[in-house]
Amino acid sequence: MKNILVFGASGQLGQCLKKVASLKGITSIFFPPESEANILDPDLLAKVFEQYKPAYAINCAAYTAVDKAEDDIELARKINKTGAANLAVQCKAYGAALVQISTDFVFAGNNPNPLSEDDIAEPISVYGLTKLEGEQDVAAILPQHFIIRTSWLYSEFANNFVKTMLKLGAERDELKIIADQVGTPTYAIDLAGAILDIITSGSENYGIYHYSNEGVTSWYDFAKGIFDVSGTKVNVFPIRTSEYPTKATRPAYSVMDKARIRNTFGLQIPYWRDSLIVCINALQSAQ
Ligand SMILES: NC(=O)C1=CN([C@@H]2O[C@H](COP(=O)(O)OP(=O)(O)OC[C@H]3O[C@@H](n4cnc5c(N)ncnc54)[C@H](OP(=O)(O)O)[C@@H]3O)[C@@H](O)[C@H]2O)C=CC1
Ligand SMILES: Cc1cn([C@H]2C[C@H](O)[C@@H](COP(=O)(O)OP(=O)(O)O[C@H]3O[C@@H](C)C(=O)[C@@H](O)[C@H]3O)O2)c(=O)[nH]c1=O
Repeated sequence: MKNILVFGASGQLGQCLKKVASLKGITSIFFPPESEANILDPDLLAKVFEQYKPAYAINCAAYTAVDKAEDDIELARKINKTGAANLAVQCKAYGAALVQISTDFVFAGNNPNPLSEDDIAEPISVYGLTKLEGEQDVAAILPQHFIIRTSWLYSEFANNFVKTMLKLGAERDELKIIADQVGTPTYAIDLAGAILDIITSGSENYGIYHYSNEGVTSWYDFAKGIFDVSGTKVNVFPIRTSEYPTKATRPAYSVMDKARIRNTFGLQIPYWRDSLIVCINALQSAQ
């Protein structure tokens, strides 16, 4: 098996890749820390590519603080665009393919139809814009790319909506959650499995792909699901986006059509609530 190099290894998806690679018995995968693999430092990147000579790089490194990015456009753009471009340049030099992770937030979300890879991306936030710029740079530099857009990632690792809800649910009697933003949660363990399956298949079907869990929900229904499955007693009230002001605007509808990734790689994608149960079991058995 050829070497795989993961960037952003200490983040949520990076940690999921580590767990899933170990479960699948993949040993030729490496997770250098940011001090040895900062995607903003081309010299450091050249060193780490020279050391591992990977056939694949997976870019999980990103600026993911959606509201903060509105006031921090320079750093968000550096990490999400320039960092991705730096990796593409190294991949080109070493003949490696790049798996670049992107987001449903590249879409405006004003059309209530499942989004295909060919739909026009018109981001409405700095985070979404800089992620789209990263996609475009990667595609322009390196034909051997898998750009995988995903949405609403959660897992037992790092910070995410599920962990926030479990924390708030334990602290408060009632919560108000937006019910008019619709999308699909993605268990980052499932995404990690899909990425590794694509790589180990040796497929050269490069391009843009959409991956989330199956089904459709709102943040409100997702929160209700989290409390149901975890047995948390808390009153949850649905609210409109206008009742929960945030610095960044989020897409109202960002359900993605996953036919391309399913058909190209023969993936079986779990339903979002089934994966939520797996994640909550993992969180509860770790307590
Ligand atoms: N989280 C979500 O809901 C979604 C995420 N995505 C995308 O999925 C991918 C993975 O996200 P996720 O794992 O959740 O994000 P995290 O924020 O958990 O992880 C991102 C990691 O990147 C690291 N990082 C930041 N800057 C650099 C750098 N210059 N060099 C190397 N590493 C760096 C961060 O380190 P530090 O913490 O030290 O800054 C962090 O560990 C990202 O591309 C994201 O845009 C897509 C849809 C939904
Ligand atoms: C905590 C909280 C959030 N919300 C809403 C705000 C927001 O619309 C929604 C989710 O909030 P969060 O801030 O957790 O999630 P957010 O950071 O917007 O999540 C996004 O992250 C980036 C990185 C992505 O790429 C996206 O796919 C998406 O996962 O829930 C409430 O309505 N009530 C609450 O008490």
